[in-house]
Amino acid sequence: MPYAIIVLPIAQQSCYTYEVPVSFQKEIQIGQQVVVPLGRKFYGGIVLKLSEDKPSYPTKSIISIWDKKPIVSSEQIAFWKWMASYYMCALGEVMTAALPAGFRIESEHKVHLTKTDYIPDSETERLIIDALQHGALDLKTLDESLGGKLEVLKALLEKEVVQIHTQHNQRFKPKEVVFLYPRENITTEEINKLSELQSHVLLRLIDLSKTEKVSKSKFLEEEGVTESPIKTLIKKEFIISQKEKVYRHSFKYPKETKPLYELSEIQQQKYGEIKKQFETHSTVLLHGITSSGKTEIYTHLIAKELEKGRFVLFLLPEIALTTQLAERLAIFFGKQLLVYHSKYSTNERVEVWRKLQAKDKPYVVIGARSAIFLPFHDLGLIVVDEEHEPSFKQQDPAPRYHGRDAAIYLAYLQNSKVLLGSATPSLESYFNVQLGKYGLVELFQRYQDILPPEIILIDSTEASRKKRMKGLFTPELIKAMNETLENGEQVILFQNRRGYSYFVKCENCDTIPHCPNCDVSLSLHKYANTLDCHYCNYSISYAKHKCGECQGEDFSTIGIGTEQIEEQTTALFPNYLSDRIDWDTTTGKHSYEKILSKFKNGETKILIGTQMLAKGLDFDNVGLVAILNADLLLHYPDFRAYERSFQLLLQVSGRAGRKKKQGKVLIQTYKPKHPVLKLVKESAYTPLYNQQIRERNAFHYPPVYYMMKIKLKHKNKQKVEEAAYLLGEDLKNIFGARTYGAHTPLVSRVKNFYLQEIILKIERKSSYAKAKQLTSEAISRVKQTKGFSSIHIGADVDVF
Ligand SMILES: Nc1ncnc2c1ncn2[C@@H]1O[C@H](COP(=O)(O)OP(=O)(O)OP(=O)(O)O)[C@@H](O)[C@H]1O
Ligand SMILES: [Zn+2]
Repeated sequence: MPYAIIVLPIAQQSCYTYEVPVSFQKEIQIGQQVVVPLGRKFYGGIVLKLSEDKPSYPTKSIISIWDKKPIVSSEQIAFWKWMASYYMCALGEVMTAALPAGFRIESEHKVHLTKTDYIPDSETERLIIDALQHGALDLKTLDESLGGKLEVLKALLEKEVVQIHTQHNQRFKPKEVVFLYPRENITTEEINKLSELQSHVLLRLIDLSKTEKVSKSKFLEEEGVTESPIKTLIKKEFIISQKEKVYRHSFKYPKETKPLYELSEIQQQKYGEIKKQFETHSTVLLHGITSSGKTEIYTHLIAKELEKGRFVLFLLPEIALTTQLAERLAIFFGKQLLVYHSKYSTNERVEVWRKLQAKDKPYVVIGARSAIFLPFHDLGLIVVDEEHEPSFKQQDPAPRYHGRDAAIYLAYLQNSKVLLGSATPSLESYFNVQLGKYGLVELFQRYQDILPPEIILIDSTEASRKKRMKGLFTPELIKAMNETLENGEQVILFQNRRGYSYFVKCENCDTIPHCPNCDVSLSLHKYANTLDCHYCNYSISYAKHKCGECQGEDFSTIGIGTEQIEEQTTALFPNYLSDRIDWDTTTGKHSYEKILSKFKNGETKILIGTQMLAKGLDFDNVGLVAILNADLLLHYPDFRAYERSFQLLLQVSGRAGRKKKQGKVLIQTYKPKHPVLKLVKESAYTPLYNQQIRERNAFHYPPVYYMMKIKLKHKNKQKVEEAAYLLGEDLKNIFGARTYGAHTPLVSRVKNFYLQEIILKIERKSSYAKAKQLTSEAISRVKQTKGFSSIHIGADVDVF
């Protein structure tokens, strides 16, 4: 097979054919990473296919085979291909998302001086040669210091005064540790001849080595030993020192493991039902109310698979959640548990990847959505916890995949089962249950029969009219908080807006400061004293800000965000420590964990936060949960707003009263008669489902219809509007009234790109694949139209 089809990590055309030189023909395999030239660059690509057929166009050769063993299996390649086709993106984009960056190969071009007796022709030549006298230089650095005068370098290359050597490096760097081993068969006589210090050190090492591998640095530190006795002992051949490659793990494993909790009777029964459902369905939905013990049921299913020698993948919607769960599960599974997500260093991610490839023992991997790309083989079970969470869907860049849905396809390829779990299932999953595609198991009882929290709706209208509100707090809420806190219990306050206010307004002329790059107003962050854009990184000082229209310096704040709630809380409850968890307080690597553990151990009494609070967090002592303004959720302009509000409100409520006794939930609203709030109060999932499905059916929305969005963006407003119009008309010719738009989205400009979108709603009975293919062809036609090739056009399949 003298030709190889190779995928490269680039977004445009991503598959290319290369010639395989004779010297590589025996070695080359599908799934290997190889280095190939493209244009003036080099890339690490993955071999997809080997072939005898000579292409009709001239081909270049593979430069080297980077990894002796394939790094990607043929099953993974099949999965990548499915993803590219289902989510309408390039295979190269899937490759970029799938492979940890540590595998990436980067090339470095070094300029060497080869002729030392050359007399420079010009000042620039002299400068270059002088610089190279001290050793080779990176081409990029040289280029920059020359200020783009590369033609001089070219001339030197032609005169063979200099040469360029290209070197390829992989980002992954193995971690190496020096271990100390005592030589075997050391006699007492020998030890007696050593100095006191030496014999002490040696005996200590012999002792420690009985139970563990002893790393030199740890030994020095923990035993308070200096280098010198060790050096001598090595020289005298009592100690062998050896450098070894080790795995890094920043996750702290517990010292010992414990047996699983025994399931309660009802949990045991549901466990049995899940197994039974798996006999006839590959995907089962566990609809279990908050704190019913879903996690404990998962652990039993996981343990069973590991016993059988099969792997398990446990997916969570958010990176922040993985640590809490990993700590919980590591108690049972110890080092059989691995954690994988994009906040891990690229080195660590490569190591998890390699551990799975080693196939030495089965693992359970806990991860955020990108964990579906790991090299699994013999996967027995995938658990998708909090399956309703929108953050399972990747928004940007492509592939815009849904972690849950992709996991279901992965399970199909791996012949494994999928368990979806939620207290508030997505309409999508419940719809699939109704269609008979998924099995269903219901668990409507909290562990230890603790009653689900009592939900009380508080009408803020009255208090507001009578001016009895303190900030966002009604008198009822203040009273309930005092009672709870005096009782020694904790409080959670939920407000789905971060920052201090939604925006600020000039007192003088009512002008609202906007982001210069995006079509949104700036939010005030009082702690940092800045006005920030939540769409790009734009941030300006608030103290110095003057109104762009009238130069006024006084601003009033509109709307209340979590920062301001924190300020109000401290003023109202000065004796109780409060903390805040939102996007702004959790940017540091471990800040999320710190805030949570301070709340878990009772140091903090009041926790204020955004929807970050809503996800599967398990606290023991929360007596009260309050939603400060439910209307904010209900009025969100999205067809899923009611479904999302219902889910979010019940999930946040679910943090109350998990362990000791029934908890309490107060929902503040100006519309206490809102039908969704009534359903939340009764935890009435099925009526919500039925009502929503009727609406989705009437207005052709998912899950009753398929829906995708075509997004266009360009720096030139007129150009993107013209292209969107053209594409919209083309799609209308194909899909008729199923096409909506082109139109300008609510936020019409982000990071200086003007946006346009077109929506397609397709009946379930027609072929989604065919619709996508026709759409792709229409997109290509627009891209090929004169002047439109630079417009970014991307598809968002199954908009979420
Ligand atoms: N069989 C059991 N033995 C001991 N503890 C249990 C058992 N079942 C549940 N628990 C405990 O009860 C609490 C709630 O259970 P868990 O977190 O599994 O609920 P959940 O259904 O996953 O809730 P959520 O949907 O809110 O995430 C946890 O602290 C859990 O350890
Ligand atoms: Zn911006």
